[in-house]
Amino acid sequence: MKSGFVTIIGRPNVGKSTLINRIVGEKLSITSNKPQTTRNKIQLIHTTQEAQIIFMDTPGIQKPKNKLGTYMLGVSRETLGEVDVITAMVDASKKIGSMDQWIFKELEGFKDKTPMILLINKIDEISKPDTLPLIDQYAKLNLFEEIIPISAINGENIGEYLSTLESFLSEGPQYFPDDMITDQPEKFIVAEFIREKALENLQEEVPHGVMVVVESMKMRENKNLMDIEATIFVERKSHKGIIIGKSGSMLKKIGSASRLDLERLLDTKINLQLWVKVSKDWREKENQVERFGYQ
Ligand SMILES: Nc1nc2c(ncn2[C@@H]2O[C@H](COP(=O)(O)OP(=O)(O)OP(=O)(O)O)[C@@H](O)[C@H]2O)c(=O)[nH]1
Repeated sequence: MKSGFVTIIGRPNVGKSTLINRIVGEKLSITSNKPQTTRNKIQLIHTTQEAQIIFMDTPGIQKPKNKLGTYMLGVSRETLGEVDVITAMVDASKKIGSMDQWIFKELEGFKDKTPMILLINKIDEISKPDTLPLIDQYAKLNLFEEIIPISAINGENIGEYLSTLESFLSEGPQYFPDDMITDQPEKFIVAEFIREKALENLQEEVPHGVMVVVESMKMRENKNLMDIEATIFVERKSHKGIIIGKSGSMLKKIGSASRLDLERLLDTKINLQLWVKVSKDWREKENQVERFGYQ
């Protein structure tokens, strides 16, 4: 059997989570149309008869703006140094941007050390004849062993991507059992689901300072019912009001949307209790960053 670690990097919104979801066939990584929703080193495990591919998340390759940003960049660089294959992703419908340039510069350091694949995503948004010139353009960078145009949303060429990945992996142990698709603790995944619902419902009102911590998950004895308690942390007092909404309407909305998703994920009825707390400027505080589990 072949096995190895892989990471996918690309600017926010390029489609990394969509691809991971597509590969795993299950909604574990979260997607949203707002940038920077991926902050943890989530592992997704893809096992076939021939290979086991473990996907590591790079939380934020970008110029850091605060302590959390610096921390995330550190984690990402560390991940890049650990993996067997690096996958970079760009958006076919967008020009090469400064973020892409920044990523390519980061990747220069791994040239001739780690094989690199470039995925040109969202080819469903451009016309067929435009694909080849695009590939040529990226080939000129001289960074990538393979360049594959894909559509993460409709699955185009994802099989080809997986077999290319496999071809770069060496014989190795099967690290995880066949049916295991993530090593993240359940609580973390549940928290990510709730955060996704919060971001979906809040529009632009509350920027990215929303964090969810799951305090407890308990199955009731002899009943197909689980009690989950979670706290939504926000950075400002005013944000707390927005999340709670008029007579609690927003919190209710977030709660019931989360509950439905979680019931499907955990295959049980759920009683979800949500609290909202202000943790001022948590992104700026190193100890808070640790407390929220970024390590
Ligand atoms: N048309 C099209 N849209 C796509 C494709 N893949 C992803 N998208 C959309 O692009 C947006 C961003 O996708 P995500 O998968 O959340 O992007 P991401 O790179 O994980 O973003 P972050 O988590 O913010 O880093 C979503 O609205 C997706 O539906 C694709 O192949 N075609």
